[in-house]
Amino acid sequence: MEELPSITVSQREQFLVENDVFGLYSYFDASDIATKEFLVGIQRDNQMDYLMNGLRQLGPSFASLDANRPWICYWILHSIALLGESVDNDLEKNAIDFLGRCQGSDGGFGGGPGQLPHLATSYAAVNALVTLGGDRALSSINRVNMSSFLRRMKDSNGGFRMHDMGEMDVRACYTAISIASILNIMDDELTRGLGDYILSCQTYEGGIGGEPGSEAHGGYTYCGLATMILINEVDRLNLDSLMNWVVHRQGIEMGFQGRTNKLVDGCYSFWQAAPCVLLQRYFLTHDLELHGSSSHVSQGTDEAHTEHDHDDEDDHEESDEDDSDDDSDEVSGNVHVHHTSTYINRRVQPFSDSLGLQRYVLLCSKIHEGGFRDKPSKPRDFYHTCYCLSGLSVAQHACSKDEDTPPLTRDIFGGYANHLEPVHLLHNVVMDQYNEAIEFYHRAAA
Ligand SMILES: CC(C)=CCC/C(C)=C/CC/C(C)=C/COP(=O)(O)OP(=O)(O)O
Ligand SMILES: [Zn+2]
Repeated sequence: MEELPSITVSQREQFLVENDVFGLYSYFDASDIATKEFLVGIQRDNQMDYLMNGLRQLGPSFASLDANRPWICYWILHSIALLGESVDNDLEKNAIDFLGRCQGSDGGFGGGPGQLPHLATSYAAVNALVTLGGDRALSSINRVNMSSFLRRMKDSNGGFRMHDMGEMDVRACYTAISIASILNIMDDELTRGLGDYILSCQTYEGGIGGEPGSEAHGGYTYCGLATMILINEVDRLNLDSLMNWVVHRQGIEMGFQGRTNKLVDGCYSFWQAAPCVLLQRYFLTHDLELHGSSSHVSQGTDEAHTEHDHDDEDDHEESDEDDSDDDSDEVSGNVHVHHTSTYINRRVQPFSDSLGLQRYVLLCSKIHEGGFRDKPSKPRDFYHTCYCLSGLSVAQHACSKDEDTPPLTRDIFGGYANHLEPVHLLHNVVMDQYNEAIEFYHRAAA
């Protein structure tokens, strides 16, 4: 009898995931239009119920996240903001009061009241307060103390430690610099030697690892790239190999994996897609050629255009010449009028398959009852809900030259009813809240 080839544990896991994913895609493809509409819809009401319940009350199973409470606030509040919603006054006040109790008297935020200040929870608290917006939330951050906390976390080799005597890695560098940038407390002392440290974490594969010598990983690649852009040293990285590495992390499932030969996971829809779009926009603004392509900008015309519909989802190669002017959204029944003249020449060819990514998030990560998950066999959680929605927003806006250019209906899998707020790619807060914070902390420093 012929011997069956044996497969490794990793191959078996990959096979099972592909089976789940392609099972869902086949089911979708064979469904009638009403079922398809349901399957691709975000189900905003269910998402809001899931998120609001989490903000009000968490069960005992969340005890293990006791040192991550500002993260839970950020994951939920940011998800709500992405959906274009906000919380009522009572919840807002409770969240600000709670985060205030996490703020240490010497600066920074801990994982809960009385806990040691930590860069990751400081980043989460700052982003949560920026997302809430308004003077009360924004003024609750003690910028002077935060500035001295960041200085205490700075190491003489250029990097940052996560907390007093804690580990040094690219996450710590990113969270410190993201906070310093948004609060307008950046200076030479914080950036000294930092570019050298991040550079030492770019690996032979092209991606960035957590610390020198570690394997390239999507989470750290996002952190490292965003840090280098924020400190104006991005051109020191090998951007061609970084780009090459990150685009190849999108697999046949259409979602991204975090590192070579690992499984697809919905959260990398943000960690890997954001670098793709950041690099795409960097190459565009610096007029650089990549892999033989001379231009990534759409050369649209201002003529009357034909309507695009749901079928465009599979039409990735379609010319940009016929971008719709009056896109009607067949799935939702809503009509959204785009004014083509406002974004002539403002569309780009995304480096990754942005519609395929949205397809993975909506058909494989979304839970119809609310929440998002890593992959079909996993349960939902707030972390994956935040980063699947963030990734969905990034993918929806991937064809836009900048955050202010609205996507066309054909750029949004499921149509405009699924449209999410655009995020600032370097901080992952929604653009309106980012703009408000930048103005507020500009005035505060004056
Ligand atoms: C702003 C901030 C704090 C960013 C954090 C970035 C981030 C997500 C880092 C990932 C950390 C890591 C090594 C995960 C691997 O987990 P795994 O081995 O379970 O997953 P994998 O198989 O997908 O690699
Ligand atoms: Zn994940």
